[in-house]
Amino acid sequence: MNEAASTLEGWYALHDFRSMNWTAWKAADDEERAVALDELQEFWNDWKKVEEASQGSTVVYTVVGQKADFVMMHLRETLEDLKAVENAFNKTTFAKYTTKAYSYVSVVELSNYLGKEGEDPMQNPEIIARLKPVLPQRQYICFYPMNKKRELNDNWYMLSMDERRTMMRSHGMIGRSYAGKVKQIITGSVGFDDWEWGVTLFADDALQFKKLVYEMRFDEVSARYGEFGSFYVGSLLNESTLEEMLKL
Ligand code: VOV
Repeated sequence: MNEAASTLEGWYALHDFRSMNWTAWKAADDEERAVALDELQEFWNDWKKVEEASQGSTVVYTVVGQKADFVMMHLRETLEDLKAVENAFNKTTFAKYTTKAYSYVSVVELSNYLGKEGEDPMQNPEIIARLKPVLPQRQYICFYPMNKKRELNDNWYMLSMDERRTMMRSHGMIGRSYAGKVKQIITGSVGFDDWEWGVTLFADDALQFKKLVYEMRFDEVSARYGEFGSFYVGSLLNESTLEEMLKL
């Protein structure tokens, strides 16, 4: 039997994609819109408090194209905390001007493919920071879910640990050449959602997503074993850029 990679898990993740119901937003009067925005502001402040208390992290980005209008990415300590933040948003006045577009549930994951022998990873502050990260406020986000293939000739799960480690090393080397340009957060979703991993990338230059993902397509682990879902790309929203987006 082949050996499963051991994994470390950190915060749970919810990518909550919403579309604007522009017809309803435009039909609301100024006061209704102001109430909705005030509540949203309060909600945003609550997220900041969670981050300050190191109990999670949240970022909000637009989504370009018709798949959604914006995404809230939440990291929290438990699935219950994620559900609570999702419910809290749904109860806001602002939520009634939005529709649900897509969601993805996963947990921040690190595998031991490239870990150091004999080291207890949970004693390493760098590892802890990667498992419970403050989400970066880079200008752009790219999210997509993916699987590793389980086909007769190309079955990732039938490979030996050594074969997988060799390929992951090559993957890591490509990734590292984007250090400073692209920050990745890999979340595992086996048993949680429809794909095996969520890939969330952050960059200040959106073209770096294209370059990185393209380069990885030639690397064996992606070329042979990668299967990909829909891609979502957009730019950072803060309270003022969100207001700008909603201004009529
Ligand atoms: C910014 C770039 C970047 C960097 C530095 C990087 C490095 C690394 C390392 C060192 C490791 C292994 C240890 C760990 O940390 O878990 C991984 C792990 C993983 N990766 Fe990665 N990856 C990147 C980027 C990166 C991208 C763009 C993708 C999507 C692939 C593509 O073709 O579109 C990806 C996927 C993954 C996945 C699904 C896993 C888990 C695989 C598993 O079987 O467990 N990843 N990744």
